[in-house]
Amino acid sequence: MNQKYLKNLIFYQMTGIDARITNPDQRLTQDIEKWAESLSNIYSNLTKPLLDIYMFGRKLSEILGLMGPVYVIAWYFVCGLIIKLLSPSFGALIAEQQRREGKFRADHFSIVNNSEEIAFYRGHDWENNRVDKSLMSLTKHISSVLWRRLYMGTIDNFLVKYGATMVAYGILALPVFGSRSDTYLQKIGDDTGNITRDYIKNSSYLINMAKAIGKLVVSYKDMQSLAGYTSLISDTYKVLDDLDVQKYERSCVKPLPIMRGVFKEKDLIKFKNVPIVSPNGDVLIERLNLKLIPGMHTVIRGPNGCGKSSLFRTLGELWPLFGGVVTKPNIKKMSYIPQRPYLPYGSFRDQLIYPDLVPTKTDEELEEILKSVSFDYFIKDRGGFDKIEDWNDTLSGGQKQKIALSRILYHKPLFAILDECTSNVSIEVEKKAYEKYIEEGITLITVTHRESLIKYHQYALIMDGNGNWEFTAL
Ligand SMILES: Nc1ncnc2c1ncn2[C@@H]1O[C@H](COP(=O)(O)OP(=O)(O)OP(=O)(O)O)[C@@H](O)[C@H]1O
Repeated sequence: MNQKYLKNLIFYQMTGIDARITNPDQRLTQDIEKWAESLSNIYSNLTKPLLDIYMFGRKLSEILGLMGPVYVIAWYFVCGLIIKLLSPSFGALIAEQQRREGKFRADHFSIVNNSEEIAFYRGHDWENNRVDKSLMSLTKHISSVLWRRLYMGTIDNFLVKYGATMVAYGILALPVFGSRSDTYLQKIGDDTGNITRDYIKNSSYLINMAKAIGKLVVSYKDMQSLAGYTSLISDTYKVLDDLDVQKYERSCVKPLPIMRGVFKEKDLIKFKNVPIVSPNGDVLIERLNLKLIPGMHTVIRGPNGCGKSSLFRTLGELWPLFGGVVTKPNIKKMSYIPQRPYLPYGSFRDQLIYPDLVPTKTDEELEEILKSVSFDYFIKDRGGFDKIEDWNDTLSGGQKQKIALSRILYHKPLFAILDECTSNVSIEVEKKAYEKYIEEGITLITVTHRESLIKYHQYALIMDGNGNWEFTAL
């Protein structure tokens, strides 16, 4: 399942485009663990009782005839039917419990992720209220499940223990009072000692067999738990398979158009009659026509929400392509730097070479790269390239952006898409980085509101926020 989730862009599309699963982390960790635990419980709760039923049933039938074990099994069959009729659907209840646990966990996860912002806003009361609501909803559900388990437990015990005892006494009396009593009494010679010995033997077999059948009957709870976890896992599998063939589900105001777009590979970027459509079905641009060959440094401008980043989401195949033809270089020849760069847990070197696993440049070369964004001093200050830290938590916004700017010089792509990624660095650093990019032959596509960046570009794509766009030379 991990492999399916991390295949291509499915991990992004699962929450970014599709809306069926909101907590994939819980589905891929806790739910699978519980499913496996539940499955192993079923195995141990089924195999031993089945063996016991067979063994003790055989022994019992030697003295009581076949009808002895058949009566016991028939009684438990009736019990099973009654329990099935009365029992609530524990499978669905378990699945719902998992969903609520996922929501509770996600709320805590969001506090960990945004603790600094929440602390500055003094948002603890608000967060407390939100977490409390999820906790209340979870505990309410769990207590209702426990109540149902309690009353079902009482019914189970009544039927499986007391009812079974009464049936058992009837069965134990069969040799002496049953239809074949004459044959039995003749065989053992009417000796009360023998009758008592058989009675004790039979009651011991019967108790063991009854226990085994009882365990089997009440294991319906385990079955239902397993069914609940299985339904969660199979839902997740279905969504993963759908996403793999680009089948998305989301409640949209307007129906999504059919995906008819085509991607082609070439060392340029070209949009031919391409609509830019959000996953909600909002058409941000009806038809975009644009051709950028290497060397055409282009700035993209427009009001907030006009679709600047969405253009790159479509170009990067994160969002579905609903029409037209997009021509672009191989993904390895393109780099995208967002406003808030991603810094994975790892060494300082890992931050610079991400997503490469092994560096293709020496530490000296990496230091040279850092010089281009005035960040080389940092390596000595913070313990060298091998220092492992949670850089996301310990670096300032500007320092994170300097790492992202350095990454471009490490990867040296044909096209670099810079999405407001210099907003926290000084104009001097921005100048050094941009001049170096141009010197290295990297074609820049920049989204910015900063006037200071315009001079590095020769073309502009301007969007007005109403679906209109214009591509001009500067
Ligand atoms: N995952 C998403 N699902 C649905 N709609 C989205 C999603 N992401 C963005 N949008 C919508 O698409 C529109 C364009 O968003 P986009 O991020 O491209 O704006 P932008 O031009 O980059 O804005 P800004 O300058 O503020 O960064 C917005 O109306 C936004 O609400």
